[in-house]
Amino acid sequence: MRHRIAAIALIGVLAWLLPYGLDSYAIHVANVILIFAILAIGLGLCMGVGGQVNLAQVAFFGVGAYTTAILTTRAGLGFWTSALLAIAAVVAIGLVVGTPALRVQSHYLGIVTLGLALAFTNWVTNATVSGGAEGISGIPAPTLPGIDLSDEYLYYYLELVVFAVALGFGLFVVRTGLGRRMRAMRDDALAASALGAEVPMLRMVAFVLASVYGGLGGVLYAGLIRYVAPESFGIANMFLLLGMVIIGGRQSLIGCVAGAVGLSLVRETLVDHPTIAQIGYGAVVVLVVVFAPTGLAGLPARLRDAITRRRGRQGTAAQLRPFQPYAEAAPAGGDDPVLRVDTVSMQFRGLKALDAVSLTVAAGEIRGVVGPNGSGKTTLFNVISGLYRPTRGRVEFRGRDLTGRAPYRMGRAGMSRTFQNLRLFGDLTVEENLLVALDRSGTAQSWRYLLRPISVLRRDRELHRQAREVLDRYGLTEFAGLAPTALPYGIQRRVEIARAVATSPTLLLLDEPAAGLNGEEVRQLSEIVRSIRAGGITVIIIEHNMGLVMSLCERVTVLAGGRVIAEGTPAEVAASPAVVEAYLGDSMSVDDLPDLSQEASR
Ligand SMILES: Nc1ncnc2c1ncn2[C@@H]1O[C@H](COP(=O)(O)OP(=O)(O)OP(=O)(O)O)[C@@H](O)[C@H]1O
Repeated sequence: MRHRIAAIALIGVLAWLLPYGLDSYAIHVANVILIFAILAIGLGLCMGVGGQVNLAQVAFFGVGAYTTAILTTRAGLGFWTSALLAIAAVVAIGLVVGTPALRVQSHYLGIVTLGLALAFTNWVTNATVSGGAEGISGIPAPTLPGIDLSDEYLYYYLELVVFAVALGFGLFVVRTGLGRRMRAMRDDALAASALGAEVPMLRMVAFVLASVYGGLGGVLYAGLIRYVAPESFGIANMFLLLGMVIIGGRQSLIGCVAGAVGLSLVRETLVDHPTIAQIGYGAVVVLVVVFAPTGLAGLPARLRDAITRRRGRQGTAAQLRPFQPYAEAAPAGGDDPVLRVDTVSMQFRGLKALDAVSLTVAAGEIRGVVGPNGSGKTTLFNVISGLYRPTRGRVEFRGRDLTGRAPYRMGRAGMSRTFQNLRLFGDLTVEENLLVALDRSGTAQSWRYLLRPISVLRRDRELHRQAREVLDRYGLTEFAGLAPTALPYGIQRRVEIARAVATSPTLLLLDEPAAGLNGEEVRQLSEIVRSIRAGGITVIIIEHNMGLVMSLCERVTVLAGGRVIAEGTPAEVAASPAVVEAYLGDSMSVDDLPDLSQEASR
């Protein structure tokens, strides 16, 4: 920490002293670089941190610059008033550009945002108010009492302060709850949503952040150059900006800044050879995407990961500790059923995956859901947790009809789940995976980042304390700082359960939690699930491991061909002719049958 503060102080002093060593042309270049660095941070937040492809950053830049130009020259407003209105305008545009992200993602989103950026350049080239192709000149220099900001040396200090605040704020977002949820969304939107992260809102936040940084860059640009024209906000600059972020490292804001500085300097060097420069940027971007997808800033982390993985293969020093049981608590939800699934059907084109399935789960129960492969068990979980809207029927959770609500709403209502094929956030550490689950603050509370940063920091410290408790309880403390994907499968399964329980749910859905576990791990799993229930959480568990189901569950629901064919105690279900027949029809599971009756009679 002390080293870090010393390094930041040193960089600050060097940046402050920089103008003393620069001639008037070089200081102009430095001023332009700072603007590009601010734009790159915004793009990094949206694309790198939030995973939202945004090819409209240059349009945000343009809206900021043009609004300032129009308001100062045409409406006669002061520079700072115009600047504030420009930021407001660009946030409004950010919300518009972000709206398609609610429906489309990845390259489709790229095409839509690029289309909107092109529409912007088209408009400014043709509109009278924006001065057409000639643009707008005569923008007044901003004024500050006693400081002549038309002097580029002094303007540098204005930009430096704005840049430092912008970078500091960006890092603050990335390293606390909001940024963690954005990174989780980038990694796996579905898993983030199941943990209660409001994905649609987070996508909008990503675009609003990008637009604010774009707007700031635009305002500073208008004040620096005092002339705006369409070509500054065109496609060539968008790709330059994209190159900066990709080469520097889109997931690291410092990387984005380094990319902006590096590529701007290269551009200056190659200013007389624009064609070579364009081909060069393209080639470098392709090379980086192929060989170092996390950019230059990501290289140290990749190296560290590779070493950890290697050590993991040879056996890391980190050890799994025993699980510490929860204190007993009355089941949340009272006497009423926690979950009521009422005649739910789910049709996929010609296939009826669920056919009028009904089940009621009482508070404090551990319910087993079994059935041959393809009988609809996971589909049932997907319907209950809001991933699918059922074709027919109702899902009532704690007395409220929540049929077809978005997964994050289910998550926030008190439902949590694990996935058959593990969906841990691979780019987050084990501790960060837990922190995403522990953080129940709504995205609508993001204004706190601006107005109450100290309370955000305090809350984050409290979340870290809770995360350490969860790590300790699940015996995972020594894995806290590791990437979950580097861990043995059994430990990953335990992390996923710890993460699901960290949301403090009323109902926990476990989808084949014993898959891939060895005998001892299954025994530990059984102990953990029992303790979770004793701690007051109702559990529904899908399992193929009949031993586990029979020993753990009070009641079992059996599905076959999307229908409930039996329900009752393990002994009743095992004795049901319909169940025997269903399992005989499933060649994979015939061997389970002797097991089934033996386990049930224990
Ligand atoms: N999104 C989807 N689109 C089309 N068909 C689907 C979809 N999801 C599931 N299905 C189909 O629905 C049926 C039930 O699948 P589901 O995954 O729910 O079964 P399961 O009982 O969980 O099986 P397993 O034990 O193998 O995990 C299968 O035939 C499957 O192919």
